[in-house]
Amino acid sequence: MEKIDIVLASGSPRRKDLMEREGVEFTVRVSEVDESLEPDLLRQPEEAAKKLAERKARAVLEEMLNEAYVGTAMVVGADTMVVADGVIYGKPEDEADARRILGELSGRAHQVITGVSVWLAGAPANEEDISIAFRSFAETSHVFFKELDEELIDRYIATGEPMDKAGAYGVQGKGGEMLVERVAGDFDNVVGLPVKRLIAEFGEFFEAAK
Ligand SMILES: Cc1cn([C@H]2C[C@H](O)[C@@H](COP(=O)(O)OP(=O)(O)OP(=O)(O)O)O2)c(=O)[nH]c1=O
Repeated sequence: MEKIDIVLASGSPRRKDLMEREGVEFTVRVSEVDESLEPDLLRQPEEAAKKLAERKARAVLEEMLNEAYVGTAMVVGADTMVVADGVIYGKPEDEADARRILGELSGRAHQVITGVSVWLAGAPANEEDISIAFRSFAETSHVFFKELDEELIDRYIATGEPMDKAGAYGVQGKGGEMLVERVAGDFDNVVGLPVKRLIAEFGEFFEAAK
């Protein structure tokens, strides 16, 4: 197989760390996408997570092809969402929103769903022969929260952790243990990327990137 250029279509430092930890060689490229969801997708979180991951990867691939990229590329997009009783929680809008979300997650179990979308493109020098294929999957983990009182929520918000994270918390970061009782399923998936499954499903491409 030809050498493959792996591109992580994500601005998340956590996803970058997870890929690096597995020894993958890749570059990062981020493109703005519309993260709003059609009403029917709001009721299907796995589909929604896959859809947003697809948008992210596709937007980056399109930019590359517009810049006349030549080669074989694998573009990986991901989107992580927290879901409790069918309600999707994204990133908090502000501290008050973070306080509300953490209050709602207190003492309960929720799902963390990461949609992953992998786009493969073969772009030879003759640009008429570009081939594109993609495949997406969603991985679900379960997170059990402790009972959180207001004082603890305030202390947690003061760590600054919630603002850039789905569900207003980071299981891995400072203070994650203040909130989380246990995780069932893939821990990396909660952090933002089920990297072992990604590599297992696309092993030959990761090999070809070396
Ligand atoms: C639940 C949870 C989420 N997160 C993070 C993972 C993601 O970075 C973020 C969810 O937002 P996403 O929209 O999935 O990703 P992002 O905006 O950070 O990056 P990009 O769109 O460029 O790919 O929340 C944690 O770090 N720890 C956690 O425990």
